[in-house]
Amino acid sequence: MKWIKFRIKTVTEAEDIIVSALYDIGLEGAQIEDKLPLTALEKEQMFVDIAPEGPQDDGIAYLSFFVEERDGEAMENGCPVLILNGEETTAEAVLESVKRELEDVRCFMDIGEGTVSVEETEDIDWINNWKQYFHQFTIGDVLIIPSWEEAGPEDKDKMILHIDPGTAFGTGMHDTTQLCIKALRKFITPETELLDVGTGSGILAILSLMFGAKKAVGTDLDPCAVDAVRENMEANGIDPKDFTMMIGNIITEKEIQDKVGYERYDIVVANILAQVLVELTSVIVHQLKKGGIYITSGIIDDKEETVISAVRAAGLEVLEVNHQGEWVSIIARKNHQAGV
Ligand SMILES: C[S@@+](CC[C@H](N)C(=O)[O-])C[C@H]1O[C@@H](n2cnc3c(N)ncnc32)[C@H](O)[C@@H]1O
Repeated sequence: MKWIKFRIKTVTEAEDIIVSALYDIGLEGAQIEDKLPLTALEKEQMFVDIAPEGPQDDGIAYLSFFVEERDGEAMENGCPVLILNGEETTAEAVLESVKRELEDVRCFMDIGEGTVSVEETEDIDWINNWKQYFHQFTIGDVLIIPSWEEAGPEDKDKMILHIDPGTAFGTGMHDTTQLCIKALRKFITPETELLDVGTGSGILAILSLMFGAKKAVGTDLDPCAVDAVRENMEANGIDPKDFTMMIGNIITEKEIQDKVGYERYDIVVANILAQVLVELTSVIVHQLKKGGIYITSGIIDDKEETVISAVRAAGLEVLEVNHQGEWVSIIARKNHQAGV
């Protein structure tokens, strides 16, 4: 399969508006190249504690969009025929539309050069290429299978989780997710009501329901998590009544805290970076029932003591500290006499 790459040279301030304008003509999934440093939110979502120093920002941005070519022999006047949104078009037609959109945007903001280059890319499936790195694997007695693979007859007795990583974090391959899965397997009972803070793909909440939990609530900052969770719930036959999803920041938004509810959860699991866990712990302690279990992960090893201190300061008792690779998971309990 071949692809035509449309690459626009612009300025960083115009990135979002151009991506949105081109979305309207069917160009989705921009590849963005710029020298802007990562924001705190991006670091959280990309799960990096310390980002490497990049080059100085020069304000220039390149936005690339890939459109699939129809079979090689389907040429029109020597030009490749493209498939955009399921319909045939040509590179010239797409280029004209892109230029028109850029000129519209230029009317009300600086878009820099706003030039577009068009090139045929290698014979690579840019949209699906990453899938070659994700294959089925097991964690304990759970077999995790991406949506484009099937279980073999030898797996028929295993618990199987079908997962499409899509745009949200959480394939199960990361050490931090695996630490959580092992802890959930140990603590979940048929009575468990679970809160999954930073649910991402929904993997932890979905697995918890498969392990026998009664109900799950997931929260995330990232709106992409909504579609990812819905698709993964469907793929695993999870009843929507059992898993409620909320978008928002439970640390700072009282409305989310109220919706999630107080002293309601037997288990709260949070696989988020250490600095977020430190802030989260004093909040989440109110959502936990007395006797409830708090499972944290996402802690890089040199932040272990920082999170343990935050957990103890919130009045929780540390039960276990587990390690995998350079990552740490701390499991704690809210004791029955806890005053929080
Ligand atoms: C490392 S991912 C974990 C995904 C999945 N739970 C897993 O274990 O694989 C962390 C997730 O936490 C979300 N997140 C970060 N800060 C948050 C906050 N304050 N409230 C809710 N979600 C948050 C991010 O958007 C991201 O989806």
